[in-house]
Amino acid sequence: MVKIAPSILAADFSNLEEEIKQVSKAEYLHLDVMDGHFVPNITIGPLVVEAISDKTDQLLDAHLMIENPDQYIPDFADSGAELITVHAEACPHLHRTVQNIKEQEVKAGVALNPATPLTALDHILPELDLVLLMTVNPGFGGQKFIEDMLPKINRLRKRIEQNNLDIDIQVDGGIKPYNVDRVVEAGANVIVAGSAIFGSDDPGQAVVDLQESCK
Ligand SMILES: O=C(CO)[C@H](O)[C@H](O)COP(=O)(O)O
Repeated sequence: MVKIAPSILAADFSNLEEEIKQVSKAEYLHLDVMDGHFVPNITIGPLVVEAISDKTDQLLDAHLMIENPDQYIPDFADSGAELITVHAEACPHLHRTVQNIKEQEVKAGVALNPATPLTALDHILPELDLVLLMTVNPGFGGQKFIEDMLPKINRLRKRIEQNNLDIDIQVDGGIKPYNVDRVVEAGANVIVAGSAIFGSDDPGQAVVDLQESCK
């Protein structure tokens, strides 16, 4: 089953509780954590994740676009994140970082930037619950989907199937009702969408529309 993960990066932060309520039909809530170093933007930290965790039963999915994520993994797990995803590009000791996530008894994800090849997952794939394939360069919402990511998604799906693994493929960046069917067809099963949901007049309906487009 395909799951939708609204990215609150595109939400109205002055009205976050209301915004989150509107997208409660989505299975995940995607929380973009940016540090101004790994990516040029700065967003939220564990305090905000903790505040959100009191307001929803959705799976809280923390996407850490930060350098030195090991330093903060326990804080994000304590704050209520149930899936923690780190960037392969930010982790010189990726295996150790993934073990650090698992020690917190939360799901472990690894994200790859568009230009990072799937070989970055060699020796770590079986340890993962999720791979996040970025379909834009991370840092900002509202960017254009990079078409060249479709065969990358498909190659990863085939590799997961050939090895009999049970790993979600999440995609993030530029996903809209008009292209979501193609990322699902390629093999993605967790869909992050920011501006397509929170930029619409009715975010709740936008979640339902995306769910329909995935069928
Ligand atoms: O990780 C992100 C940016 O780094 C965002 O989650 C992503 O860009 C979603 O926004 P949109 O759907 O508007 O492209």
